[in-house]
Formats: sequence, C-alpha cells, structure tokens
Amino acid sequence: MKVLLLMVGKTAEPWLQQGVKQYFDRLNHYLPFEAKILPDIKNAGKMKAEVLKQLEGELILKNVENSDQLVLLDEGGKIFSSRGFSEYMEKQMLGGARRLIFVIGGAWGFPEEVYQRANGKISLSRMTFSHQMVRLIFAEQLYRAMTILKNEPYHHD
Ligand SMILES: C[S@@+](CC[C@H](N)C(=O)[O-])C[C@H]1O[C@@H](n2cnc3c(N)ncnc32)[C@H](O)[C@@H]1O
Repeated sequence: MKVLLLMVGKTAEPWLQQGVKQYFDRLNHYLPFEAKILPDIKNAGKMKAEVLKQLEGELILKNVENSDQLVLLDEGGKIFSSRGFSEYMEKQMLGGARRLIFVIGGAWGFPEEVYQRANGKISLSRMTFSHQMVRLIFAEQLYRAMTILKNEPYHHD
C-alpha cells in the first residue's frame, strides 16, 4: 500500500519545512510514501472563505481516484493514541487498498463534497492547529506508528 499525504498550500516557514522533511525522509524507509503540496489558488486573498474552500476541495478531489482510501485530518475526527494509530495503520495495510491518502486541509478546512467522499476522519487533538503545524505533527505520528509496528525503540509506553 502506498501512502500519499496531500497538503493544501505551500509552507512559508523554513523551520517547518526542515522538520517536515526530516520525518518524510524517515518514512520512506518504512513504506512507499509521497507528500504532495497542492498549489495555492490564485488570488486566494481576494476570495471569500467559502469560495476558496470550495476551489481547494475541487483540487483535492482531482487528486483522488475511485479506488483510494481517503482519510481527512480533521479536528472533528476520531482520536487515537499513538499505539492505536499504529494499529489503524496496520489494518489499512492489510485492508487491500492500493493507496491510502491523508489530507490536510487549508486555512478554512474542507467543503462538504470532500467530507462526502472521505472514508474516514482522524483528529490529532480537539484543539485546532494551523494547517502548517499539522504537517509536522502528523508526519511525526505516522513515523511513530511505523516504528511501533516494527517494534523499534522510539515509542515508550
Ligand atoms: C486551521 S485548520 C481549519 C480549521 C477549521 N476546520 C475551519 O474550518 O476553519 C486547517 C487544517 O488543519 C488540519 N487540522 C487542524 N487542527 C487539526 C487537528 N486537531 N486534528 C487534525 N487535523 C487538524 C485540518 O486538516 C484542517 O482542515
């Protein structure tokens, strides 16, 4: 199974880019992993939030095939412990899907169409993080899940 992480918009902060890259590189040792940044919508600053969210949603769905498992990173989603998330990943890997896509939304979240298409929603906390911060937090959790599945001494509980 391949894992694709879709992210809406570029990261402006070099310190975040650096941290995210570190975990993305590590992830490649555990599973076929690709991270894709969806390009910023032109003139986004002049648009109403609803319009921008809709356009970002269309862009997300263009990158999704019928056979994909689509999982949204969303404050309202299911909360796991790190070990629970590793079990979730194991189930996904055994589940037979060719591609598992995680998506981190833009500053305004996801439009209804994306929620309708999604196979699941995962929350990292009931608190809301910036869409930039979530990249780093999720990349580390995905890496942690992989080390748990491999019985490596990274996670301690
Ligand atoms: C700033 S949040 C969007 C906030 C809010 N949903 C809205 O509509 O304004 C941007 C993105 O970061 C991700 N995100 C933020 N906090 C999260 C959390 N606690 N768990 C999972 N994803 C989160 C989600 O993908 C969300 O779409």
